[in-house]
Amino acid sequence: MSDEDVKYMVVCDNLVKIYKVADIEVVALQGLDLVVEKGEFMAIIGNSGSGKSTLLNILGGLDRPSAGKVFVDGKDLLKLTDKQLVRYKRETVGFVWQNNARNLIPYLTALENVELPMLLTGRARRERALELLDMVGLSHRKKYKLEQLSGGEQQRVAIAIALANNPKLLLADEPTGAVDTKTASQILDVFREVNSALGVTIIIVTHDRQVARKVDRVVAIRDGRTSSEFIRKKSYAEELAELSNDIGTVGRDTHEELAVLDKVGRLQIPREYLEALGLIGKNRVKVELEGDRIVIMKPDHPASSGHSVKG
Ligand SMILES: Nc1ncnc2c1ncn2[C@@H]1O[C@H](COP(=O)(O)OP(=O)(O)OP(=O)(O)O)[C@@H](O)[C@H]1O
Repeated sequence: MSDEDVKYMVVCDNLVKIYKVADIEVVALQGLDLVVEKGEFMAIIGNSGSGKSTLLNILGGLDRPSAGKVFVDGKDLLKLTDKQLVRYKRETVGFVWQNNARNLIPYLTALENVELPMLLTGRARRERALELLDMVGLSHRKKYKLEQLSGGEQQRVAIAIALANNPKLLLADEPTGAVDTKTASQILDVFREVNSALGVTIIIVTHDRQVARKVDRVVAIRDGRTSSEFIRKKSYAEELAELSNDIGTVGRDTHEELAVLDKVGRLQIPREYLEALGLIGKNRVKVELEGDRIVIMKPDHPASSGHSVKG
């Protein structure tokens, strides 16, 4: 274990997950690298099938990787025994799912649902459960059951439940997938609030690029690898001063897009750029160093004046 593995909340290095179905192998993650700082509030985006849920399941200890390295809060997930993994799931991570039937037990009240995970660890329950419901703005709904709560309220309760055991890492799978834009915005505000109040690291997985504006960093996954990152240019507080309540889309105005360069110097060039230069389907490009730029051109380009990537 290196210092880096302990310093960060998440370190994935060349992570590979292969599913075997009958005789066919599906490579869901193919050498994914990811580092998440402690206390970060970030999102992972990618199209359907890009490997988002696979990554989330591995980080949550629900699935084991096939190869590579994955550390969460200094724990080497490949080395945990089944018993240690059960403890890891109970104490280190919390989950918020898109499907609320997976988050909440229908015949219990909101308060009882939040108390339930604490039963297992035997901690003082009532007071903390009330505190958490208050934090997500739902004290007034503590006696309501699942069917009496709106979709947005159910998600808030789900956040409180996920926080019940004081996890270091909160994982959310499409938490705004089933609600309208305004409710989605409010749910993301709750995540931000718990991130700053409790310092819990939050990773939201989504295919919704609209989520991006509310988080500080977005990592895009393509074909089981990280492809690019969007990093907030201004602080969220500065932006709030300028923004309406609309969550908008991730854009060049709020986030800077960076392509990911892996350890051996490989770069994933955004598909739009490849399309613009007619490079889709080509397996070679011309690469030249031009002052402080690396210029990428069609193989048959006559001059060194193609589209460029800052070096
Ligand atoms: N249990 C499994 N058995 C076989 N193949 C699987 C399994 N789970 C995922 N896959 C495959 O792995 C790849 C990545 O799937 P994954 O669910 O991680 O993608 P995703 O980005 O979360 O997609 P979505 O947004 O649609 O949920 C897909 O090709 C998928 O078919």
